[in-house]
This record gives sequence, structure tokens and C-alpha cells, in this order.
Amino acid sequence: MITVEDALSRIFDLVAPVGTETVPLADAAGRILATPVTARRDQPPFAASAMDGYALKSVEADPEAMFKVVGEAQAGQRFDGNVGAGQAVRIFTGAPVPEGADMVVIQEDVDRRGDLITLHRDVPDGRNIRPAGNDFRVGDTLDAPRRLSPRDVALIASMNQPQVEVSRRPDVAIIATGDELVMPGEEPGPDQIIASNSFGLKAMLEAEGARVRLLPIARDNEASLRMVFGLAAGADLVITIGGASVGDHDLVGPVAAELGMEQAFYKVAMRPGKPLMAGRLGNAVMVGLPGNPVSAMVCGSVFVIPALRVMLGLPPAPITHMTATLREDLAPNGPRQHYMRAVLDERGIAAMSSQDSALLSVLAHANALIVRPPSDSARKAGETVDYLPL
Ligand SMILES: Nc1nc2c(c(=O)[nH]1)N[C@H]1C(S)=C(S)[C@@H](COP(=O)(O)OP(=O)(O)OC[C@H]3O[C@@H](n4cnc5c(N)ncnc54)[C@H](O)[C@@H]3O)O[C@H]1N2
Ligand code: MOO
Repeated sequence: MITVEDALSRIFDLVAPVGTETVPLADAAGRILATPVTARRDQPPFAASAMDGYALKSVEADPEAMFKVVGEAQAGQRFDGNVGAGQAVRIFTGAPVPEGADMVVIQEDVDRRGDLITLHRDVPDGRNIRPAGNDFRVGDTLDAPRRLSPRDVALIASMNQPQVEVSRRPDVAIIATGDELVMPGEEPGPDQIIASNSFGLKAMLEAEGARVRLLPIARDNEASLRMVFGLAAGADLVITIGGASVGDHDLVGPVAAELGMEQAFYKVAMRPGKPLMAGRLGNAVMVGLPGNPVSAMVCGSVFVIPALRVMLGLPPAPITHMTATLREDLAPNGPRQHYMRAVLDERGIAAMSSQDSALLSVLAHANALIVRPPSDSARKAGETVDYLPL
């Protein structure tokens, strides 16, 4: 058995970025930007008023000074003339500041009668002008790679770029295995259960940016497994679920080997998730996840998401561990790294009472996994532990 760190680094050796495509900006949120975006213009492109009021010369802005209003500037339509001595231009937020003016007095600080304005006794000294290019300048860039947030999308739009180059969505094929499985909604036989892991993993990987295909359930015989592996053709990543352990019906390893899978490792010193395997299968990477539902989902978080991020062009990195204060004692850990289902709230973090890797109800109610290193000693309430947010 190898360590979690070793397994992850071997997975990183298997994966590579899958390439890029150009998409309309309106479809770009959540995608991984592959090429930096360059501003095609200054923003704002002119000195712009930050307020509704009157544009005038700041040297003339004395208490109770009087000005003649000679025109109007609104957003989208500038005042073409020059603001001379004793003159003001009615101006609105976002409008270009006219030549000759270097200050906007907000309308609340002014009395207007006809086309004359008088400043109040206390004239604020702010200029209320946004200089040209004070947000960004032509040629400024938004760096790649990065996952595009809604805020990034707004910035790119403002840079006048209608489309962006992003990483292609990796094609992921998921194969659930087992005679006991039927699809949700089907009528299970007396010894059957509903396939759940494939649905959880699909949701997890799509949220990360993959395009996921759920292949038909492979039955516990070599012909069926071979047939379903064939349907995975063209995938960048093939994920099998179950059939990975040592039982007589655990055929994933042998069938994958027969199909040419070059195994990078099998079995990791972690709990849950021990019978994990990974390797190269033709042009694809294959990850064989354990069948126990919690094991499959935890391995998805710890290994498949970091692998997918590399395929999306992001740097290789483990999922970031956070720290929290224990609110209940923990018994000593065994020899495998333990990912304990836990609840984190304002009082601290506590492991849930059952850690059986078959219990999806426990996993669904957890919001964190406490990460216990191999052979970690007993921990007391009040101590700090590492965790992964779920
Ligand atoms: N003698 C030993 N037995 C087991 C060992 C071991 O070391 N020696 N390891 C145990 C551990 S740890 C795990 S984890 C499981 C994993 O086994 P497999 O990957 O071969 O998984 P299966 O046997 O196919 O299934 C395990 C369990 O999960 C259910 N399952 C499978 N696929 C799905 C699915 N898509 N959706 C929902 N549930 C699924 C399956 O019905 C079984 O109950 O092996 C232990 N045994
Ligand atoms: O590793 Mo198994 O995944 O402990 O249940």
C-alpha cells in the first residue's frame, strides 16, 4: 500500500491538460480560462463624472460662488464645448467631464434658479471625477489559468472581449459495476440495491467542469465489463466504481489489465478508499474507485478532483486542508490516513458517531472530513485538526 501523497503524485504523472476551445463570454462562467484576456480599451475611456451635479473649475468653487449653466453632459452624450470662467455644465453620473472643468459639485450642494447655480456655504473638496483608465488600461490583462467567476466575466465584458479561450471540458466516462445494481427508478430484485455512487460522482465532477457520461451498469462478468469499457472509447478519463477489492467477483483489475491498462498503483493507505487503483488505458487515464459509496465519494474528492483540475489546465495541487478546533475527543487512528465524516459549526468540529463507509446518510449530513494522519495519537477536545470542507 502506498500513501495518499504518493498515490496523488502518481495520478498527477498520468494526467495532462486536454486542450482548449473558444466560447462566447455568456457561456464562460465557471470555465477555466486558458489564455490571458487583454483589455481592448481604457476604462473609463474618458474622465467621467462619479455623481449627478455640475461640472466647473475647482479654483472657482468658493463658498456661495455663482455660475451660469451653459449646457448638459449625460452618459453617452458629451458636452462639446469648453467650460469657461464662471460657467458650469449640468452633468450626470458616467458622463464625460467637459473640457475646462476639473470638478463636479453634487446637486445637493447647489441651489439652482433658471440657468444660474449658487454653491452652498460649505463646498466639499472632492472632485467626483474618475480619471480615464483608472479601472484598467488598454493592454492590461486578466491572468490564466483561472476559474472564471461571475466577477471575472463582468471584467472581461468591460474589456470588450466577446469570447474567451477556455479549457475543453474533459470527457469522463463512469462505469458502475455489479450484479446487485439497478438504476434509480427501476424495480430492484430482492437482492439488489440502487446505483448511487455514479450519480454522486457525476454531480461532483460536473460541478468541477467535466462532461460526464454515465455508461450502462457492467455486470459481474468479464464479457459485460469488456463491453462497457468499449463504450468508454474516446473518454479522457474512465472511472470504474466497485469490483476493485479481492473478492471472486472483483473483476475490474483483471479485465482492465487484459484491455492493456498499465497500472500505476493499486491500494492506498487510506480509510475509506483502500482498494483504489489508477493507470493508463489507451489514450485515457483510468481510475478504479472502491464500491462502498462513501469510499467512492471520498476518493472522488481527494484524487479525481485534483486530477480533473490538471486536465483543465490548473496546476497540480492536493485539495486544500483547513484547520478547526475539535469539539469532542478522538480515539487514536490506525495505520491508514482516515477521512472522518464530521460536522463543523461555530462551536468547532466533531466526528460523526458512525464511520462505516457504506453510509450515505451520514455523508450527506456531514459538511467536512477530518483528516487523520496514519497512526495519529488520540486527540482531545480543544486541539486543532486538519479537515477538508465538503
Ligand atoms: N476480504 C476483504 N474484503 C474487503 C476488503 C479487503 O481488503 N479484504 N476491502 C473492503 C473495502 S475497504 C472496500 S472499500 C470494499 C470495496 O470493494 P469493491 O471496490 O470491490 O466494491 P464492491 O464489492 O463492488 O462493492 C462494495 C459495496 O459497495 C456497493 N456498491 C458498489 N457499487 C455501487 C454503486 N455504484 N452504487 C451504490 N453502491 C455500490 C456494493 O453493493 C457493495 O455493498 O471491499 C471491502 N471488502
Ligand atoms: O476503504 Mo473501504 O473504502 O474502507 O470502505
